[in-house]
Amino acid sequence: MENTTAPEKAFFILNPKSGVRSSVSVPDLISAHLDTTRWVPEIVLTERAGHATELAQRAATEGARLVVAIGGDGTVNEVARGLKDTNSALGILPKGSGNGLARHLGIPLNLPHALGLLNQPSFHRIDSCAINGHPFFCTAGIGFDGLVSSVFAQSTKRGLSSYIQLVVREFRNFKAEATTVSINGRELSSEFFVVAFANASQYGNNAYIAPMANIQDGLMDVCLIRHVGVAEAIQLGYGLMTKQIAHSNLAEFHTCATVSVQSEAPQYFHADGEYMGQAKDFTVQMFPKSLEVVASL
Ligand SMILES: Nc1ncnc2c1ncn2[C@@H]1O[C@H](COP(=O)(O)OP(=O)(O)OP(=O)(O)O)[C@@H](O)[C@H]1O
Repeated sequence: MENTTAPEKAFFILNPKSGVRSSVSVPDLISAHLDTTRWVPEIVLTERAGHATELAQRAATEGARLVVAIGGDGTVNEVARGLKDTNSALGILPKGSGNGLARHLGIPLNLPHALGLLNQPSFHRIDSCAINGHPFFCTAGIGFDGLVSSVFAQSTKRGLSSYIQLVVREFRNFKAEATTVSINGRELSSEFFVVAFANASQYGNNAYIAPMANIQDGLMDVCLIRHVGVAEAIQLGYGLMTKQIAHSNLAEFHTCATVSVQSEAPQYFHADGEYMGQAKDFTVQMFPKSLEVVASL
């Protein structure tokens, strides 16, 4: 169907370092598949970590209706940070290995199809969250998944198989810390293997940490996983990949708008899979409907 209104500005932010499909020329795909009667594209490449946030903020200030992140969840997070609480909508051309937010939002992983979604956009407002002030749009976590994010950040290898190898290796060395989670007026204490905060339902790669999570309900799903041995880890992996984690006795779920966590020792933590550092005290907050996206929800 041909567009009858004047074309609007669409700003594309491409992380040239992201993804395992580097042979694909995204600018060529945009030329071939973007409807230029709907969008006037401008493509900019990131030059360093953090640059995508600056570019997105500038595009929003200049009034771009659409700002498209081209990369993995790290790039999506950086662009989304710059668009939070603005009138510019986030689009995604998924090019990472996990693509958690893109998958949750029903954005095709096939890039021509993802461009097709932008040609006939459906706009939605979604929630976002922040852990110790670091915004996230998909998931954040403390404990084993924080450790994995820190080790993955130092690794040059990418892709699912490298990730699985790393998870297995680190599992053997992981030591859970005594932690108290204060949620909905209750205090829950344990040596948690993982405390995960889910705005969206999955980490990426269709690994569902909170299958019931609704990205528009103003609540985050908190998933608490207590002590895990080898047998439980295998069960947990199966539960993540089959959306069955909520039916196992390994995970406990709570929904809330804010949660705080105190740990006896510093713990690694991540936001959208990106390693954020270590801390003993955590506050996780929800910002309802704070980001507009093009999605198929
Ligand atoms: N020009 C650049 N040079 C180096 N790093 C960059 C550049 N642009 C962005 N980055 C950083 O690259 C990191 C990884 O990006 P991203 O997550 O999108 O890709 P990925 O790691 O390949 O994908 P996935 O997380 O799905 O495996 C981000 O943390 C971002 O800050």
